[in-house]
Amino acid sequence: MEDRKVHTIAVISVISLIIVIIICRVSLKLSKAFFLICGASIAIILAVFSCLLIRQRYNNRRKVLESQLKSEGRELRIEYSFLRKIAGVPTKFRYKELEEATDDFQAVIGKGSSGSVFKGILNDGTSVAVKRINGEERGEREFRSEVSAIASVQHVNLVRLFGYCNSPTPPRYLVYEFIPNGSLDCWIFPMKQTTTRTRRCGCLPWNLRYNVAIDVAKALSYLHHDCRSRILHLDVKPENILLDENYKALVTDFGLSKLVGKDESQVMTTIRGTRGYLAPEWLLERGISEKSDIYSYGMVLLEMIGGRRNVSKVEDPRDKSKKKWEFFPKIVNEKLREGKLMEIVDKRVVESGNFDENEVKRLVFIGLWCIQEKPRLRPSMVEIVDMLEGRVSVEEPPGTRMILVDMLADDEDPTDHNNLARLLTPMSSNVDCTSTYSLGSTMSIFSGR
Ligand SMILES: Nc1ncnc2c1ncn2[C@@H]1O[C@H](COP(=O)(O)OP(=O)(O)OP(=O)(O)O)[C@@H](O)[C@H]1O
Repeated sequence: MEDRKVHTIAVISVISLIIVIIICRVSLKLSKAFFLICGASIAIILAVFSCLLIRQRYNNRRKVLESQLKSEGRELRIEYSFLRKIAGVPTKFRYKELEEATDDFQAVIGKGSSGSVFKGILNDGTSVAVKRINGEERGEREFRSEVSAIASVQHVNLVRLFGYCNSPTPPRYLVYEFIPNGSLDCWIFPMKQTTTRTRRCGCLPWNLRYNVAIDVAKALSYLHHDCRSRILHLDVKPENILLDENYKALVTDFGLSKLVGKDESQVMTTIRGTRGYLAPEWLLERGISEKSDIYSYGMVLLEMIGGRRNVSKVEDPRDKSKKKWEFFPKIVNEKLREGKLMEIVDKRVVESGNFDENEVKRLVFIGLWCIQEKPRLRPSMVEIVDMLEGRVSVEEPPGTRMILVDMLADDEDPTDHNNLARLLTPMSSNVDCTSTYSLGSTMSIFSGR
């Protein structure tokens, strides 16, 4: 385009020069003035030519530089995103990017107590799960430091956190890798007839349940023992264990996790987490440690074996109009003592016939060791991995009082806060605990599911 312009101007200039020379030749003959006009015209045309040539060169050069910069910029961006992926540095996403990735937050894949989770696809085609956190709980700086600490832990059985989107006011967003088979609860608990199926689910066969137990134990063992600072997850439950396309388990949701110095044996923190998985020492405000995660893990093991929730409300056989709490670990304990352990295995697994009685027994033993009321009796995650993989034998666990049963024995409505306070107070005296409960701090035990 530019070339053609220069060409046209040159042609026009030469033609005008010829016309001027002809006119001058006719009117001025070969006088001095004729030669002067000819000279001036040639000089003007040469000047115009030179200007055009210089401009054209300058434009061409600029274009080359621009395209070079563009491709270098693109390469740098690709390089940067590649480096970020290997280094595990969390990306700060713009809200607009997340809005586009999730198609304006259309596809909800799950809901938790702190917000909803949406499926999305990033510009480079990566599938992500975007968690929208509504609460005011954490300040911006705390949120950032937590995100960077979590993003730096890497293990094959931990869900990767790609990044976050932060603003001074909620909601804030966490961007995780998308795990296609959803959470474990959908694969071990039978779905209610009334529940609309928006997520993939089914009955997980025994061998995969056993593998899940190993995967989760390895993830927690890494967090407890192999990170720079010890990380307590503090919300281990089936909803926070995701299954990939090969049913490999990945632990997620570090929203409640706590970083603990290697030399700290116990930490005090406000009660968070989910009913049914909280260790007694947490409920009793005696300080928590990695053994609190082990308690929750044991609870998950028992739920995987039984295919049912540990804490559930069932019809009272004495009065069918009433409902009463049932604590599955207590039933497991009784069946073990009666020598009828296979009766507690998920009926669907039993019907399939594909399960190993020795593995069931081992898993039950480990589960019951994990939920011992005294934290020091619970095994460490390293020991659990060894037991699961058969390197260490597991002894029969001692009976445990299961003080949680005391809490659940009453026919209480867990959403009734007055009843809740009453429910907790006698338990404190039961277990000879001097600490008192503040209703505010115990509320979250009963939030969640
Ligand atoms: N990375 C992910 N890939 C696929 N599905 C996910 C992912 N993260 C979460 N989900 C789905 O979203 C659901 C809700 O997750 P979320 O972490 O918000 O809540 P929760 O763990 O169930 O509850 P809470 O936050 O109260 O502990 C999960 O149970 C799971 O089914």
